[in-house]
Amino acid sequence: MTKQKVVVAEAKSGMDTTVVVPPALFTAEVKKPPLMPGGYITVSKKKLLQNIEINGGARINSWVESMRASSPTSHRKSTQDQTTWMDRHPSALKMFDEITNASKGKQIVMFLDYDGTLSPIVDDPDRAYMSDAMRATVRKLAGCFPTAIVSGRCRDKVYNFVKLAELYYAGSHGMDIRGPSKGSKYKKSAPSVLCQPASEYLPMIDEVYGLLMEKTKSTPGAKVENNKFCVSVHFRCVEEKKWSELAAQVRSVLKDYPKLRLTQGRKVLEIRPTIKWDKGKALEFLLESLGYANCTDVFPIYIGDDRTDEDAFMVLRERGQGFGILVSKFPKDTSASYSLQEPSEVMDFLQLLVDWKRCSW
Ligand SMILES: O=P(O)(O)OC[C@H]1O[C@H](O[C@H]2O[C@H](CO)[C@@H](O)[C@H](O)[C@H]2O)[C@H](O)[C@@H](O)[C@@H]1O
Repeated sequence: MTKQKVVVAEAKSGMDTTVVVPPALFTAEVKKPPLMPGGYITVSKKKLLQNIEINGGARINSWVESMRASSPTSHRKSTQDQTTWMDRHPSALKMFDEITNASKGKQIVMFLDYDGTLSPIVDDPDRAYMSDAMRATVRKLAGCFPTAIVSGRCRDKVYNFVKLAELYYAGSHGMDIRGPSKGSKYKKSAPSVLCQPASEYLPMIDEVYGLLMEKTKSTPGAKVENNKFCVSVHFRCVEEKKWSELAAQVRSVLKDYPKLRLTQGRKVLEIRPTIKWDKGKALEFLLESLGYANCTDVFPIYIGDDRTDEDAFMVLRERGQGFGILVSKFPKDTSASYSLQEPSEVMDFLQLLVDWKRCSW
């Protein structure tokens, strides 16, 4: 297989690192978009590991290495690293005035990831509830700005957690987009499916879901979730010594499906179509649907905690509009400009936005 040399910026040291990657791994184009306030570009080797090669040369070891990279112990950094990272990605709460000043005269559009952003991460994906207080805050937010939930989960499932009909929902990592089903200031017509770019993959995803359920049932703690246009294989509750076994099981299924690719989130392997569609594309699609495709006076804010949210952060940098906020307690490579530590801080930030908007009416 032909190898390709890519020079990427190393976030921690500021030095350039040369990484040799097979083209199959390198599905994301590495670009350096303009700098945003408070941020800097941090595309690294880890970004490249986001897409894990299914066929060809990648060994199970590299899968497990990537699985470990999403484990909290690997985020432990020195206080110095933490301080440097916070200088580069300051708290969106502390920088609230700077953020709202930058948005003056522009239409804010809100994009919110679900797991780890609106709801705390828990062991059981079926019990990842958001609090009533968070729901009330998001409801008020949607009364002030067009608001979309962008999730890796199946759209119906994320809707059942959020339960707010006035929002846009982009499920399956943006591959299933639907407008508000009830009175939103921004959309009054009947609900409609706006975009399902991977519909032809439905039978294949169902088939792979069944095979993965069967194959992984011998691994204690593994959980397979059907997210309609993609499948999640959770390893949060799998003992680390069993991770390579699980990786081998997943690979043994996926090797027969060249039209599917594997990405990774927080203790989860995500299987999805190879189409060039992700949360970044969903963000662009939604801006277009809202009539802001070529506007200079739009200010999108995307809040997310996961590697899959990086596609959306990157789109904002490339557009030079709005900014991304990464939800994380630990320094992580990111294209987001600002940070928030956890969902409770997300709620505080959203409430500040609501109060600010109401004061300016
Ligand atoms: O894009 P998101 O809304 O963040 O969805 C990404 C995945 O989220 C869920 O898994 C994550 O949250 C679970 C509940 O807290 C946690 O147990 C798991 O370890 C996390 O990866 C969801 O279950 C997945 O299907 C989504 O792909």
